[in-house]
Amino acid sequence: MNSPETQHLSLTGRDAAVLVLEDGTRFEGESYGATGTTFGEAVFSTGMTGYQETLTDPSYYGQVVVMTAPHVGNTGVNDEDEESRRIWVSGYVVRDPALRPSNWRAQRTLEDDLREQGVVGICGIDTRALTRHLRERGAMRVGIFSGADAGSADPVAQVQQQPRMEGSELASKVATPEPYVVAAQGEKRFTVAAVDLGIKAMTPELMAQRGIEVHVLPATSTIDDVRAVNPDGVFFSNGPGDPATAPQVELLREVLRAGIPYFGICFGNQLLGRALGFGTYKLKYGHRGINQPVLDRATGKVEITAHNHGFAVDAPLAGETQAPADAAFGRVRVSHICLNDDVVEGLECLDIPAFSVQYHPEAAAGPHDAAYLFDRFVDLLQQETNRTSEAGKDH
Ligand SMILES: NC(=O)CC[C@H](N)C(=O)O
Repeated sequence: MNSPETQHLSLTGRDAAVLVLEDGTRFEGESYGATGTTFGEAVFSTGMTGYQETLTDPSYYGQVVVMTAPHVGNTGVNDEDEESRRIWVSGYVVRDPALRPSNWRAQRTLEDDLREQGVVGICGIDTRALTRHLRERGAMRVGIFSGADAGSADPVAQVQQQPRMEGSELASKVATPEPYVVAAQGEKRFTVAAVDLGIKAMTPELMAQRGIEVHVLPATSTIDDVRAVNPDGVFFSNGPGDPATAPQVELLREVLRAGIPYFGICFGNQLLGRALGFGTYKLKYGHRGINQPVLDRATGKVEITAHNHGFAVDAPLAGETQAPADAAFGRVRVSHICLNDDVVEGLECLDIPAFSVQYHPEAAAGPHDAAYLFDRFVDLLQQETNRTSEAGKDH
């Protein structure tokens, strides 16, 4: 129940809620989803559709997602569009929640899921003003306090006590504790060890559709665990947190030294960058949405792509570079860049079979312009298989 100080006049009968940023900025609104207190890094997503895929993407762990689309929840939620077994965002911020979903696939309302899973949100605030603030000042820590907590003492200090995204190791908190296998569809052509750093269901699905048997392995896997599945290739997934904290970089170096073909998405791109010896850095406010233009520098084609990243690889854009970490890794080039800000969106090794992208070819809510990258991975696996069987014949 609301205490008299937090009494909030609401036409919708919702409890009061307040959103407080670490710089002291406050937005007063109404409770959405679960009621209580939550903290995280405030980030904004510009996707007009695909909220269910966003909410269930483990890469959003530790983040409070502000939707720039003003009206959210219109199509409800269903059992098919989940990217993982639960909602991972720490908090959810929307301008105007749909009062009633209307879609033939809807099984529940979005708010029911948020409530059931204890996700604290806020609605009825000016999300455009909040987004502009984050764009000017950068992503920052935030708290949402609702219901009885709306009058919480010293909320700014509480927000400032929370850990920052920079320096946070979060992949181990979302990855599967046990390995599992996603069977190839149709004839099995290849086996891939996919290291789960926060994998989305659509990734093994798109590999399985191409005849790949996917062994999804925990984030703590060693090179022996990887070798145990006798893979034709290794994949590192997307995932939350700061890539500078990821211990899996060492595992990746061993994979690269062994010459096993590698494909990485998002976190998996940042870890390839780090394994090769480049740095990663935090973007001011990141890329999150489903309409980001990316240039494939080899073909000159522009793809409209889905993004969700707050960090990026710091690699030279011009020409080819010798991998700084190890001469054995050979030459690398930046294969893709974001046309909005020239951020590195893909890496390609020229002397070892490895490549990765910072964006999401598996994007379940679309667009699907980048799905060809899964075919490129299959081609790499095939080339490597041909090469080793040719080499075998020489002996
Ligand atoms: N989707 C991802 O894999 C995100 C990678 C990393 N956590 C980032 O924010 O940049």
